[in-house]
Amino acid sequence: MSEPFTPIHEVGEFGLIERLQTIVGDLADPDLIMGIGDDAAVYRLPDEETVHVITTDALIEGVHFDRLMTPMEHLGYKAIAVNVSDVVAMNAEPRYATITVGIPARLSVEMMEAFYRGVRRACEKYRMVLVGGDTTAAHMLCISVTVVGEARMDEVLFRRGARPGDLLCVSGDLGGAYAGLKILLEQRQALKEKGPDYQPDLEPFRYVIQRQLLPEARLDVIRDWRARGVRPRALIDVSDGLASEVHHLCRHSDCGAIVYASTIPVALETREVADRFAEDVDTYALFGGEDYELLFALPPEQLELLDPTSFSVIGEFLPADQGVQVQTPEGAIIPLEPAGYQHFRADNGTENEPPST
Ligand SMILES: Nc1ncnc2c1ncn2[C@@H]1O[C@H](COP(=O)(O)OP(=O)(O)OP(=O)(O)O)[C@@H](O)[C@H]1O
Ligand SMILES: Cc1ncc(C[n+]2csc(CCOP(=O)(O)O)c2C)c(N)n1
Ligand SMILES: [Mg+2]
Repeated sequence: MSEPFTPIHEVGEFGLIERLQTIVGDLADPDLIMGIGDDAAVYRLPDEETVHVITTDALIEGVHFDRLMTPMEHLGYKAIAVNVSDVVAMNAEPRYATITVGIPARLSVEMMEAFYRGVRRACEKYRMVLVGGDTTAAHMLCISVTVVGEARMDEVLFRRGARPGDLLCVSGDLGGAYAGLKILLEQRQALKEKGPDYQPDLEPFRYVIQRQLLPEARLDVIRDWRARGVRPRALIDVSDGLASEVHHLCRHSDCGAIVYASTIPVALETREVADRFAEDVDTYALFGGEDYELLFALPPEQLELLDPTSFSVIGEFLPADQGVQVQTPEGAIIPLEPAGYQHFRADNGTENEPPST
């Protein structure tokens, strides 16, 4: 009998993680509060009042970025920011980072120095320290960052905890990073077709390109909550796309939810890109990913504590039997697919087009 061979696209990223988790998931530790399953793991310190959170996230050439379109300094900044975002998604402050780089031969010392200038800028911005890493040769540029953060035991927030009646809220605006990616891919194609003398005018797309290449972790948002005494009941960051993250919150909280598509905050610049490609901007906002905004469950009585310009109410949590729904701008209520960016696809395509609403 030959060994079973299940292609990874058959189970997908989350299915694979579940299969692997069953092999190691029963390794127990009395100080562990959250293991595999949230934006970061959480463990108790001996003082019993403080917890540490720890998270790791990779950026791989050809999967997370295109070297042609990505300045090295931006890449260094993004590698730190996306990890800080997972720490922030536990309502914790980032403290220390390590970084592993797998470097192909065609990169120079100067390119890696530029990358590290970006790393440094992000560490300064988020007030954290780079304390180590590892360096190896690789066939493609591979970056993996680990960040340790800190929170008070009674302040840490999880994907679980939302209750029916809580408001579904999001910081900032959505769909911009996907719009930026669309423009960058379009310009890469134009460069290929028209040759190296082609001079693209990217000025009108500055905002969306920045959303893609230089995302910020919303540390400012959780600090503002602390200053105002706001305490959401559940929290996640938007890395794979709004729809996918709403499903995570609902599954972990044993809730359903409804998202009102017309209330999802979208920047004018993002709308203009969707128009340029004759595509539906709600699709960008629901399924685009990489916006690194915070999605949270807010008890309605806390609404008045927040600055109304700093977030949007985009839906409501419901009892679990209602499932996860979206009300389209035309008013129809339909199931919201948990679609978002998919790492493993049967067709092995490099483009990851979201479904249409
Ligand atoms: N190969 C793996 N082995 C063990 N745990 C894993 C592995 N891959 C992911 N996980 C864990 O699974 C959970 C979900 O991971 P996922 O990457 O979806 O979350 P995330 O870090 O918030 O997302 P993103 O990578 O988009 O930032 C996390 O707790 C993560 O640590
Ligand atoms: C060249 C190129 N192709 C595709 C994308 C889009 N993309 C890659 S990973 C990801 C989700 C988050 O990943 P993870 O869950 O691993 O953190 C998204 C939306 C990109 N940015 N660049
Ligand atoms: Mg996350």
